[in-house]
Amino acid sequence: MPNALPAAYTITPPNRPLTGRVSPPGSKSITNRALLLAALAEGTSRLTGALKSKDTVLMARALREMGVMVQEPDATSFLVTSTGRLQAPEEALFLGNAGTATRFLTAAVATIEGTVVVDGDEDMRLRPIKPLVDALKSLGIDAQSPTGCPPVTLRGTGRFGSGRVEIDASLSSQYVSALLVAAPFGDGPIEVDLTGKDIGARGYVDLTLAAMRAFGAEVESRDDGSWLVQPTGYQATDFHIEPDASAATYLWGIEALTGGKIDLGVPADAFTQPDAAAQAVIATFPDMPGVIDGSQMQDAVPTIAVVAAFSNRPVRFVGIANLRVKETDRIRAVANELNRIRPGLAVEEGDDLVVNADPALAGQSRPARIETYHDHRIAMSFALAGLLVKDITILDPACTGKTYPEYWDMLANLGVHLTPAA
Ligand SMILES: O=C(O)C1=C[C@@H](OP(=O)(O)O)[C@@H](O)[C@H](O)C1
Ligand SMILES: C=C(OP(=O)(O)O)C(=O)O
Repeated sequence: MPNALPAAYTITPPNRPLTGRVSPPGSKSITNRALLLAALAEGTSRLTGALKSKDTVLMARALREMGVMVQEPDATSFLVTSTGRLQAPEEALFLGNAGTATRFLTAAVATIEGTVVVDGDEDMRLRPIKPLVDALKSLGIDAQSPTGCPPVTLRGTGRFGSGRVEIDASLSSQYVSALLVAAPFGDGPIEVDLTGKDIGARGYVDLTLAAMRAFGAEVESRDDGSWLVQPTGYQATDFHIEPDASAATYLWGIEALTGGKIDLGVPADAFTQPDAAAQAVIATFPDMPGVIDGSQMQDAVPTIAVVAAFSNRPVRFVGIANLRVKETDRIRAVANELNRIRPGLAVEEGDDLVVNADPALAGQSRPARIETYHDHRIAMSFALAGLLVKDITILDPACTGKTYPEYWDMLANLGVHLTPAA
């Protein structure tokens, strides 16, 4: 992990195509699935290609607090040894603003006999979890979240229930993934059904199914919104984690905006994560489509929106309502910060975001101190604007540590000059 970062970085546009080789870090989504699945499997699992960042460190720490041995033989591996059951931790689990860790553990700790409190930081305490808590209750589990957001208190009997459970996943697909991961601990088969067909990025549920099967689960997709999970528990295994597709979006953005070429060591079509779909969209720059549906590549929307600010025509982002319940309200944050660069550059229309592209911005000086709202993706995507516009300052650059601690080193290694600022 890098040393302490300054309060802000001012970016000097490189005025040339950026080229080089950059290996994105391991996938956050897959690392946090694999860590938990390994903790729920009896024996030792070796996870390679893993991400070591704030979100995965928080997951690993929580698992250790529940009696799992998590060793770190090198910078990208975890060795996880478990009895296959989690033990009640002595204190509340603190999961920062890691949505994956918070949602996945809320269901997983329901398999413990004893009381567990799942909590996060002030931002996580604003992110809804009620649909998941309601689903757990319907399985007979004593789960309480007075605010509908963390903290959640679970008083488990060691049994996870069985039968059919309905879940409303319109705010987050993570609720479905959380139920599916815990379901092999059912007293019998568990059927997870969506209450509507509405779900954010379905591709994340597919990631969950693939990881569960790798750890020996038997899970069948029945139609668009129904899954049947057998009560098999999990088996330890060795598991390789692919690079992070959301991290890759910044590299694709750098290529598009500077006309450069970055070798990621992996082609876009080799990723199994939903955000890989952003590559084809970013590659249309500077003639981007007038309407972009962000519903199946949500974490890539801030990246694409910043790229779109330099495109030849306005771009409307649709299908992004649940960006309002991410690390921050990303629709508002992206609009605010684009408007800080040039008033009128973006507008919120209901839950759509319209980016009024202005290719003439490239090369201008537009002194702007970009607020990042504790949100790694706002910091990383607005750094791209600083590659073309002079005098862009990104506040709290350390917030990229949530998923990409080496982000600023990566930019510096590509030759981008970053000046520490107050
Ligand atoms: O399952 C996952 O790994 C994730 C699902 C998505 O969240 P939602 O399902 O809450 O939209 C995504 O935004 C998040 O970064 C990771
Ligand atoms: C939404 C995100 O994270 P999470 O929900 O896992 O906190 C993200 O990484 O963009």
